[in-house]
Amino acid sequence: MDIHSAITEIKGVGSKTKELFGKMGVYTVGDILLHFPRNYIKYPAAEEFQKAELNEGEMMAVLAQVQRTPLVRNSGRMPVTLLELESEEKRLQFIWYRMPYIKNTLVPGKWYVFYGKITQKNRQYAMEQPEIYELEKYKEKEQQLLPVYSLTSGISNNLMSKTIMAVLKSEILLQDYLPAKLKTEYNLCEYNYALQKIHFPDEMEQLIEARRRLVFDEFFLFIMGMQYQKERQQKEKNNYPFRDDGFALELMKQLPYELTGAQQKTIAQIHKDAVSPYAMQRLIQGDVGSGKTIVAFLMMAEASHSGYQSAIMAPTEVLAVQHYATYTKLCQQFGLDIPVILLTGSLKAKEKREAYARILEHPNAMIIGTHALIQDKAVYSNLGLVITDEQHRFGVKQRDTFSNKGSHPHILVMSATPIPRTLAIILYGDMDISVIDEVPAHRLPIKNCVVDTSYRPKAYEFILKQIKEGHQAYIICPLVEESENSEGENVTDYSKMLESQFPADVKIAMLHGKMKPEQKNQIMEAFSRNEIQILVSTTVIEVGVNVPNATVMMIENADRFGLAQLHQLRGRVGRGDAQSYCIMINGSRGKTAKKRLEILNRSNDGFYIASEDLKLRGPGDFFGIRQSGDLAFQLADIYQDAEVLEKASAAVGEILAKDPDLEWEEHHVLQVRMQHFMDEQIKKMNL
Ligand SMILES: Nc1ncnc2c1ncn2[C@@H]1O[C@H](COP(=O)(O)OP(=O)(O)OP(=O)(O)O)[C@@H](O)[C@H]1O
Repeated sequence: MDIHSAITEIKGVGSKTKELFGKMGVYTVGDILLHFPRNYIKYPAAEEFQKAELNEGEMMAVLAQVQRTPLVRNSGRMPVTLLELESEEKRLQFIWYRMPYIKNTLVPGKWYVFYGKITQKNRQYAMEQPEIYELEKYKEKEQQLLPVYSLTSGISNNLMSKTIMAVLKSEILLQDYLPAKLKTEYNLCEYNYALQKIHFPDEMEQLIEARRRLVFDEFFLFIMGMQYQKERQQKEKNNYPFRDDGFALELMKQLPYELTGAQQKTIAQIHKDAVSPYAMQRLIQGDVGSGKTIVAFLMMAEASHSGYQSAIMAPTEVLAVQHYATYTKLCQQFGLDIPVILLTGSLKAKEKREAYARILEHPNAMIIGTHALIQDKAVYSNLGLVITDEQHRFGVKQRDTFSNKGSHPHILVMSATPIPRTLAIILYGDMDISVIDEVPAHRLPIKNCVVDTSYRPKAYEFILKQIKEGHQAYIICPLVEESENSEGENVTDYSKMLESQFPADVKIAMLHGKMKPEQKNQIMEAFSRNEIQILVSTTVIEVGVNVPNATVMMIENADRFGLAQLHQLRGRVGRGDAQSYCIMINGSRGKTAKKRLEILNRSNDGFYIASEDLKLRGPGDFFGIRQSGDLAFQLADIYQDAEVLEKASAAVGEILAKDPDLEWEEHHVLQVRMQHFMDEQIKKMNL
């Protein structure tokens, strides 16, 4: 028997059990070894029945002397075995279904330990299907950590444990694929030892040690796989080489402002990718307002200049329309004769047909849209560059669908979610990463304050003053309309209420997700032309909206939003030259809410806020779909095990730096194991 053997080779596993294991994805001996417990229980110390206090719902081990032979009754066709214990003040009944042989197992006069859950049956304490032990045997178990597995109907925890125990006892040794030196350096136990102890630890320390090794392995293999694959993926031929004649540099000179050093560096990196022999796969991380749009525009202009189509997919209609307006204006400013095409879901049928036709017709067009860009009807000609905006809102699969619209086009992913580097490697390890970590120099940092609701009149006064100076304001409420289930301000009532607070010439409008796209766009356009001075909105404006003339962001019920989200909202102001302000209204009296908002109050730095948010909420919430869907680690948790993650990442770096193709003799097993791991990951992603 080895790890590839069918599960039926294990003693006691017949064809019926094999089928049941199959339901859990367990087919081979190796599979069952890697079916790790989901929890552990400790068998409690046995308590003598006379002295024991019985608590409903508790798992107990009751030590008692059996007085008489148990009774077997027939309930319908089912034999039910009953045994009763009695003391002066309590009674306990043991019940076994379909196990009439118990009657002969229990010898009157002997002591036994009965282990199970205390329940109430007919107003009397009972224990159903308790396990039975002789006292000495139970003593061996007492206080031991026992594995609890995920199961399927027909496979008991006991059967699962026994089967795994049988494999571990047969001593098939799995080859440890980590080089010995690395294990010493990172203080990791042996692989076989870890497998033994993750299933059957004698004590807590062993479990921790085993888990640490296996978590390390999960991270290590994942990162190594990503990096290894990346090396190969980059070798995908560049089918759309950009012209290398300094076109973007020329355009840059004509901009009314100078690009920041970080923007220039990023543009240079993208350009270098696009003229290299290989197709680009790059992630651009930039904090809110760091100027990602102009970078995207310049690269799309370069694509057109080189004779290719490019497309950018925005997460919302509002944003797509805004990009379309920006791009059209920029093309005019630069005197570029490039077709700019908008394709969104809300276009009328005729407009859509026209857009499809124009996309086919113009092999150098810039195409801007939403999810509509990846639908079957959108057929491109010569698509050389694909940009997805705000990656965390799209799944990896959509990105793939998009890039399959061309023949290995260059891929750029824009993200405004600043994340720590180790996490970026995990989430985007298959891409190169550029970071725009600088905001335009002349910009004044946003002034923040966290206040309670009594501050509102002052806030309105302040907003009016700003409006008189020619500026505009956003007010964010968490709800669209009054709701029975949820407390908090709503945009509908709030905007009505505001009208009584401001002079009639201050135009107030509302914006929320339940409005028709067309209506939303009209309001956003009016706001960007300063025909509306106060926009009362839900978080629909959170992503990417750019109206540099707005200088006040007031957030009602700020305590109800995540830090990363608040940072995004605040990023809607401070985008121009004027001083901007963020007023966070804390509707909660709780200490935690105050602590969280204080983080934003003292910092405008997205990276800092993101890492604090991560600490408070965990990465599951933070990354949304990407985290929950694609990276199914069995044991590892990227937040809890952040320290191991960092070590694993360092270890991968160390090995690949010396042996990038894993060709060394000592890395052979590792290479095989990693390949296997990646195949499994791909299978999981395609499920
Ligand atoms: N180097 C620069 N100097 C001055 N202004 C700039 C510079 N780069 C961009 N801007 C301006 O800054 C504003 C914000 O830029 P942009 O919309 O590209 O931000 P972003 O990175 O997409 O941010 P967000 O993620 O918040 O949408 C825009 O009005 C843009 O014209």
